[in-house]
Amino acid sequence: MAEPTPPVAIIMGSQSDWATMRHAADTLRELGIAFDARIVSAHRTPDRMVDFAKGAKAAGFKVIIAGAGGAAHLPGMTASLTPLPVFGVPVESKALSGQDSLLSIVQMPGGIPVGTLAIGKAGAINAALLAAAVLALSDDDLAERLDAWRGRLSAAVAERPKDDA
Ligand SMILES: Nc1c(C(=O)O)ncn1[C@@H]1O[C@H](COP(=O)(O)O)[C@@H](O)[C@H]1O
Repeated sequence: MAEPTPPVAIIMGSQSDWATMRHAADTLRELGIAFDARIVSAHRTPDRMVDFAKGAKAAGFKVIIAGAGGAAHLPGMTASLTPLPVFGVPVESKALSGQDSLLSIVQMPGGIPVGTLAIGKAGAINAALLAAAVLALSDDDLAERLDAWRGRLSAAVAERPKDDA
C-alpha cells in the first residue's frame, strides 16, 4: 500500500537551499510532523512547479513551506496555484544577503497571500512552527507537543549571562 501523503510539503528552488530549509525539516521532525521535501523551481522546472502546486491539495498536503533565494518567485507562484496556506522562506543570497529574496517573497499583490518569514535559518525554523500551529488547530496531541517545544525553548534560556558562554 502507498504511504499516506504527509501534511507538510517543503519545497525549494535549488539543492543549494537545503542548507537553510533543512532547519524547517529538523523542526518538523522534533515536533513529530511528517513532511516531504522536494526541489521545485518556478524558473528551472516550471512544469514540475505547476504540477506540484495544482495537485498539492488533492494529494493530501495541508501546508506548504517554500524556500527560495534571489528572484524568489517560487512561493508566490505556488500560492497562486493552490488554496493551501503557503509560508515563504527567503534564502540568504550571496549577492544581496537575502534582501532580494525577502522583497521578492513579501511583496505579493493583494489577493494571493504568502506568509513571509525571516531571511535564512530563523525563517525556516519559524515556517515549520507556523505550519505546526496551523495543523495543531485540529490535532490536540500536536498542540501539546508544540506547547512542550515552547516550554523547552524557555527553559533553555539562562536567567543571567555568563562570561565564558
Ligand atoms: N528563486 C529560485 C527559484 C524560483 O523562485 O523558482 N528557482 C531557483 N531559485 C533560486 O536560485 C538560487 C540559486 O540557485 P543555485 O544555487 O542552484 O544556482 C537558489 O537560492 C534558488 O532558490
